[in-house]
Amino acid sequence: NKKPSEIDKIPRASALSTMWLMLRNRPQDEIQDAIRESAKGHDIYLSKIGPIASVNILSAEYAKDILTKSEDLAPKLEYEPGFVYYDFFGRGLIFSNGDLWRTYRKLANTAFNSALSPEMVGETVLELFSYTQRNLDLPIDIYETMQRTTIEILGKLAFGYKFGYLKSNKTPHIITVYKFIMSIVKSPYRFIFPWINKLPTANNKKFYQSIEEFDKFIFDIVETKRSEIKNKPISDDEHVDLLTSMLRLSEQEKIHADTKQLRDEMVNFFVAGHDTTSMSLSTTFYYLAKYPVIITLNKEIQERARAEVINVLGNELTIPTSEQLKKMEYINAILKESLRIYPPGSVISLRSLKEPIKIGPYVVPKDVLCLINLWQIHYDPKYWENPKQYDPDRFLSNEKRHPFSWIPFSSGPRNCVGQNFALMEQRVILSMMLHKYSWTLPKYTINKEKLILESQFFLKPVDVKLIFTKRTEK
Ligand code: HEM
Repeated sequence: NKKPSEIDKIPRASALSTMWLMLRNRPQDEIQDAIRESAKGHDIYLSKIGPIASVNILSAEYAKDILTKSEDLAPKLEYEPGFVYYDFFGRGLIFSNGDLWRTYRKLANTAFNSALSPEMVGETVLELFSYTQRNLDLPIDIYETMQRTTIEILGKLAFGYKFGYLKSNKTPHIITVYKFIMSIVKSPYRFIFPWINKLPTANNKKFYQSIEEFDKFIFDIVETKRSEIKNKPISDDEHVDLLTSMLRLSEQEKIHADTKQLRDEMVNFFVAGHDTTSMSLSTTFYYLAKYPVIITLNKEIQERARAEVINVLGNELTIPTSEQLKKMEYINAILKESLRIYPPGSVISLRSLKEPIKIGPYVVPKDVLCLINLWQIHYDPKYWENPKQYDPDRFLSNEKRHPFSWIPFSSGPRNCVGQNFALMEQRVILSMMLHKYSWTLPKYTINKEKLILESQFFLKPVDVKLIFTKRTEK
């Protein structure tokens, strides 16, 4: 109750309309419009959602003030057992702090450097071709399709495991288990009313049983890898999965990497790595379908992108090399624009300040929670002309912008550890699909004007169907 005086200077905003829209499952853009309105022109405000009061940051300048602070000054809010985030993510990279975070972040940074290459992603795209071929000329759910693809890639990247998710239209049992867990973890109700998790309901029982089953699946993989690496010599140019790298590195550096901690890291990679990439790829496929060839306002995006790919790869489709990917400037601009218009994690996790921090003219006192809203930064007309328009060309101009005006991967010491991999992965998938197929929106679609999104802060599109056809050579 005893509030330090600095906090009284920070503008206040009611979160009631935001909460009301979230509970009514309204689309995320409506929720974000309500946030902007309740902020009444301020780029910082104090509000309360459920049990959590926080200072909300809506501008690049203020985001920089927090994100560039050392990880110990503005650490992540750590959730306790009984909160779904802790119960599934544990103390993996996303929510850990201090020495534990530093140790595993260092291992992960090095592991990503030797992680699997465009070749592995390309091989999965060949499986995606077979999947697309089976569903050719039919409306397919692009988010579902990208989930299949990115989960398959994540399995190989994180722990060298093939789910076979693109091999048929069925869902492997362990993925059904995982999806059920995530439906609970991502529910806004669980965040706003965390006591729900403690109720003896059938859903809660199924949730904890499912975690146990998923854990067993990962524990088995960790133990198998442990024994595998003992017998395998290391070669320098080898691309290996993250788990193998982390096990080897921890041995070299005499770090005791226990199985539970490695399980937490694998779950964190898995969760952080595929919903995000599925979302940004879905955005890209959607906009390329929306703007296929119409030559108005420079919007012939799909044809222009395809021409660039064919120019770089030639007429025979091969898996692009890193060198070839670097030459695809327009593809890169498209992917950046998709990440701007729909940043998959539209707000990033709460920071709990260990010292007072100056944010613009305000001093945010110690122990206050801060939340950075990437969506608002990405839509701010201060940095982006006509922000609601999808326009990849804005990334090809030399226009100077605030360095924190585009931060879909966050920034500073707690930025996304998978950023380079995610960008490479999307370039490979998009370029190979452009080479092989064309795609359009079906005649009747709820997404005609814009992508309809679910209400959750981790963006997810609703029922976005596209029709793929084999590309005809010109
Ligand atoms: C388009 C794809 C991706 C986007 C937009 C994205 C975005 C982000 C963002 C915004 C953060 C900061 C979260 C926060 O502070 O709350 C983050 C952190 C993280 N991301 Fe990603 N990510 C993507 C892909 C990946 C991939 C492919 C992986 C791993 C395979 C990954 C693993 C992680 C991890 C482990 C963290 C926590 C890092 C730390 O705190 O040290 N991400 N990501």
